Amino acid sequence: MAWVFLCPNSLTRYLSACGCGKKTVVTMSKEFCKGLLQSEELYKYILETSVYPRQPEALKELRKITCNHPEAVMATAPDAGQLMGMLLNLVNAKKTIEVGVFTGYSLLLTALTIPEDGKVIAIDVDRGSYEEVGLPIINKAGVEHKIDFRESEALPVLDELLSHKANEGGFDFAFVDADKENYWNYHERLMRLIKVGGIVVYDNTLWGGTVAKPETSTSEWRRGGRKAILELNQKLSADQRVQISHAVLGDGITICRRLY
Ligand SMILES: C[S@@+](CC[C@H](N)C(=O)[O-])C[C@H]1O[C@@H](n2cnc3c(N)ncnc32)[C@H](O)[C@@H]1O
Repeated sequence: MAWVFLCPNSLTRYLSACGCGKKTVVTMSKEFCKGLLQSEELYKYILETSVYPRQPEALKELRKITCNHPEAVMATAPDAGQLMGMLLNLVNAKKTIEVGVFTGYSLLLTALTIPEDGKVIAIDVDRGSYEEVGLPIINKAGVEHKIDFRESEALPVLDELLSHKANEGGFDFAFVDADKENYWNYHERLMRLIKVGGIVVYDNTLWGGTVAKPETSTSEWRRGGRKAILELNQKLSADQRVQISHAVLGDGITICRRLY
């Protein structure tokens, strides 16, 4: 989940539909209007100078339609998506995993980036937004054949994949953008599914900047996610299996490269 500058309609409302199942409408604080940067203008500058001009048409269309969705703010931020595309290319990703699809911004980006015979296993507990919003655009872009969508809780799907020995180290890349409380559980499984040298990216690892603020100054509805992200960040920092980079893009992403 990340605030996306493109959606002025969503400016005054922020939905905590971050994957926990609760959908609480709250007033969005100013910090979300500019990502995590110093100013709104600076974020706008980055998007308009470096991101939008290079964004594929299909992604632009999906972003535009997603803006009308009441939970539009959940879509992966375009600047974070741009880096994700580069990482996919850098590891020549062919087989990938996506945890948390929503309307499919990061999924479409992945499907557009991997080769014709590539495959992304995309997992979401609810296929509604994907089917209604994302799928028609994905079909139009001609990349649906690369997507293996699984409507399910993510943990059982990852465990099922791990029940086949051939899947161990069988994936090049994973993107995790779902229920924060399970990120570490996903990490433990992905450390077996992703090959050595492969990459796992976690979204929302700065959690609206609340990770560096006292709990008391964090809105109640964000506290559970904050706690989970704080724990995750500590564990990733100590995890010798991965090289990490904590990047200030979107709502914060942590890039992990499996070392052994
Ligand atoms: C922040 S959105 C994903 C946004 C997406 N990456 C994009 O670019 O549009 C989180 C998604 O995770 C899904 N989700 C939440 N908990 C989940 C779980 N335990 N297993 C699988 N999917 C889950 C939600 O249904 C929601 O669609």
